Amino acid sequence: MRGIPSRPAGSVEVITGSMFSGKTEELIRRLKRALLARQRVQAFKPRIDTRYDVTRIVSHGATAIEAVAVATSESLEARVAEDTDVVAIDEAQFFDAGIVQTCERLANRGVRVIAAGLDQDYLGRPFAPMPELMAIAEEVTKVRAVCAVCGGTACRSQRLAPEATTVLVGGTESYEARCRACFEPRDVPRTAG
Ligand SMILES: Nc1ncnc2c1ncn2[C@@H]1O[C@H](COP(=O)(O)OP(=O)(O)O)[C@@H](O)[C@H]1O
Ligand SMILES: Cc1cn([C@H]2C[C@H](O)[C@@H](COP(=O)(O)O)O2)c(=O)[nH]c1=O
Ligand SMILES: [Zn+2]
Repeated sequence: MRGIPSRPAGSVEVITGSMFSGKTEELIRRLKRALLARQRVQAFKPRIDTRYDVTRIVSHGATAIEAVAVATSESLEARVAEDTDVVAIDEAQFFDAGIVQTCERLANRGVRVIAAGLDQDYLGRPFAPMPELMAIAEEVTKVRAVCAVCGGTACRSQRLAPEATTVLVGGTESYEARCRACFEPRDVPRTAG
């Protein structure tokens, strides 16, 4: 028979939804509570996302927490200290596929992993590696924004910029939150007139 584990079990929590839905704010809220509980926390973000700050995770509402920018899941995992209790990952959709196994390994060794990221891209397609992360997570929280067109509950990210690449880092100049009915999945925005 197996004995009682000496360390609490780790877990994976995913916070997901469209842009502006409060994913980063929720991530920061959970981290602040962990810090209040005197847990050892490490926060990471992908190096690609330097929109607001290089060394902090910053929400659209300007709340922020210290973070390390890393280029790959391998580099993230290598930086997690032996005694870390909580690992936070923002913009998880920008990481390589290895982030899923990284989260698994960290959780298996007792770490509470909290990953926030987009569930869908600008065309409404699942944004890898988020579907796999959601599949292995103990807990998935979907958060919602306010539709910029009708004021309803938004679940999609409408791209306003003409670029047709999946990755296009940006904020309100390039995207707005929209509900299913107001969302228009298209690569090139309609011209006026
Ligand atoms: N359409 C919108 N719906 C909801 N919040 C919005 C919207 N546009 C701007 N915001 C702001 O964005 C904040 C959420 O930012 P953030 O946590 O960074 O979201 P996410 O990480 O999901 O993009 C809200 O508290 C609000 O201040
Ligand atoms: C829909 C979509 C978004 N992005 C980018 C735009 C932003 O830089 C991030 C999302 O940030 P947020 O904290 O969730 O607001 O992702 C992208 O590259 N491709 C897309 O299809
Ligand atoms: Zn709408």
